[in-house]
Amino acid sequence: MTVNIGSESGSTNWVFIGGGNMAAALIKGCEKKNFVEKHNIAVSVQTGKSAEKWRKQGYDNVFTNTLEMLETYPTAIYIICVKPQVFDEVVSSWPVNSRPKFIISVMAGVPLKTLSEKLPFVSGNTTIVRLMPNVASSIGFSASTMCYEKNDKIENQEVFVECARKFAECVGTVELIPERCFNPAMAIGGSSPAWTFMYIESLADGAVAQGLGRAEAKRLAAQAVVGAAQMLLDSESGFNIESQHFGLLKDKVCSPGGTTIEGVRTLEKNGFRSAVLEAVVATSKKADDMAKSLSK
Ligand SMILES: NC(=O)C1=CN([C@@H]2O[C@H](COP(=O)(O)OP(=O)(O)OC[C@H]3O[C@@H](n4cnc5c(N)ncnc54)[C@H](OP(=O)(O)O)[C@@H]3O)[C@@H](O)[C@H]2O)C=CC1
Ligand SMILES: O=C(O)[C@@H]1CCC=N1
Repeated sequence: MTVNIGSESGSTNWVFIGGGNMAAALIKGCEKKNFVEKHNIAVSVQTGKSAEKWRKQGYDNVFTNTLEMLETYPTAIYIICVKPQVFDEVVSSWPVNSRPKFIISVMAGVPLKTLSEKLPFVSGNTTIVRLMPNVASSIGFSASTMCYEKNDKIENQEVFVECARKFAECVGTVELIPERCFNPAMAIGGSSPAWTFMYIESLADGAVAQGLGRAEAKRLAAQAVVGAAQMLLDSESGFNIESQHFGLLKDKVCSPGGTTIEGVRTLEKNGFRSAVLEAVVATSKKADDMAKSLSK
């Protein structure tokens, strides 16, 4: 069995419930790689204003009524892209006779168990994949994670999981992980871009405080972060991410008695590492709490 994905099929088959930041980033990234075309996509949003925005960008299959969209595309791949707080509303918009084969949820803090329990119309023959992409999906640089519950009783489950993986790879990298690790992975893969933007902004502010022009400071700061991350990922740098410690590269930058080590000293004094580590823990715990309150 094959799943007709994206532009391979002439029909609309990627149905996004929620058309905000994350849906827009995923769709943009997939279109960039010719994985889907506009006519393969349907989107539902809450407000007429958002619907108009999508239509102006050339999407015809735009709905402000999720029930109507799901009834129009009963056999599509559904991607749930609403806020977790809105999930119950989406559940109430699900057609009673719907028997989807494949659902992808990008919602933070909504476990697989809750998804299958809250979607009562979904049959035991539905593959549900949790995917946690990030905003860089729009340019093909997401660091995504995905998980699902293996169930041999579900027909062609491996085909749908492979389809989810291809979708995720289209917008960046993807790690298949057990669900018990999903929330800490979400903190890094999904949330950390926000903190990285803050870090880059702070770098630029520091240089501006010392007299560098804002535009140069912003470009330099962003490029310095890209270069550093690339050195960790690209073994051409001589660094092996599997076996070596990040401190090796840090030490190469810190000349004895030099300038950088003064910055390291200041960061350590101000709790830099601890602040980042605690941000990851707090974010992961927040997702744990959301999962608990949703299951009540
Ligand atoms: N933002 C990010 O970087 C990431 C987000 N996520 C996850 O993605 C999900 C969406 O987040 P994000 O895109 O940022 O949120 P947004 O607020 O940008 O988008 C939410 C969308 O849902 C729509 N909506 C609200 N109610 C309904 C409804 N009943 N039926 C259909 N659509 C509805 C909204 O419509 P309208 O536009 O009309 O208001 C909006 O388009 C969240 O669950 C989040 O955890 C995951 C990874 C990263
Ligand atoms: O802030 C959030 O809840 C979502 C999940 C990951 C990134 N944004």
